[in-house]
Amino acid sequence: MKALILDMDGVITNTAVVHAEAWKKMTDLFLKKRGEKDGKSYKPFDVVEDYRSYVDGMPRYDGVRNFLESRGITIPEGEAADDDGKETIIGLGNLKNLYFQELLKQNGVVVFEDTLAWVKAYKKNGLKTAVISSSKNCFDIIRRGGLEQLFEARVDGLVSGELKLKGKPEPDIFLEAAKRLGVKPEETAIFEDAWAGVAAGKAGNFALVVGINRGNAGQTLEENGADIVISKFPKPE
Ligand SMILES: O=P(O)(O)OC[C@H]1O[C@@H](O)[C@H](O)[C@@H](O)[C@@H]1O
Repeated sequence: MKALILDMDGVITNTAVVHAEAWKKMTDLFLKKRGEKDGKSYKPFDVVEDYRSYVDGMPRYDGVRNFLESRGITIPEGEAADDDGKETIIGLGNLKNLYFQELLKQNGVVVFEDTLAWVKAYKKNGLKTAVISSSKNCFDIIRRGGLEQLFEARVDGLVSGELKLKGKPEPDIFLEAAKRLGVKPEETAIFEDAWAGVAAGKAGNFALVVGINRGNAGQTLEENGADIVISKFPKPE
């Protein structure tokens, strides 16, 4: 193995739960309004099940589209300039981002110590390291967590947008990170906590796809292509 590529939210930082809270705030508000209009009651966002199934690891607007589809709701795509909360895919995604950034400011960034110790140890042993994330807030989180020096390459939501990379479960983001590190997928291990992420790693033919199960997603990760599933990184020898 020559390189390690790690997803950020939920693998390196405890920010998946912050995303989940922001998703819930945005979607519950929307579903309530929409329910009043449609004369029915939509099932609120479940921070475990809905987060994991429809938004975890995916680009922002894919998440909005997927979740609304789960409730049988179709709305227009909208424009990049749509106000936070305009009832379009982009407008709702922008509102979720506003909530996410507020929560991030309030909560700060918690770095998983097990991940940090493990990556540091393997970096010392000569392995190359990259961070990937579908999130456009990736660099802000890396900076708040004081992790700028830990990774030689970063491919995040902003880079993905510029390069028009397809979102997970397509393998593009991992392949771009491997390219930037100058390694082949066959000599690279990837670490992911989302079903879409392990599926992307499998589709990219990476040497090892490690599922990180910080909750109870072990089975889903295995079913989607994780070679092994761990609940935390082992203490380095
Ligand atoms: O909206 P952002 O910050 O660009 O993030 C996009 C997605 O990034 C992923 O890492 C998260 O798991 C999702 O919850 C999030 O929606």
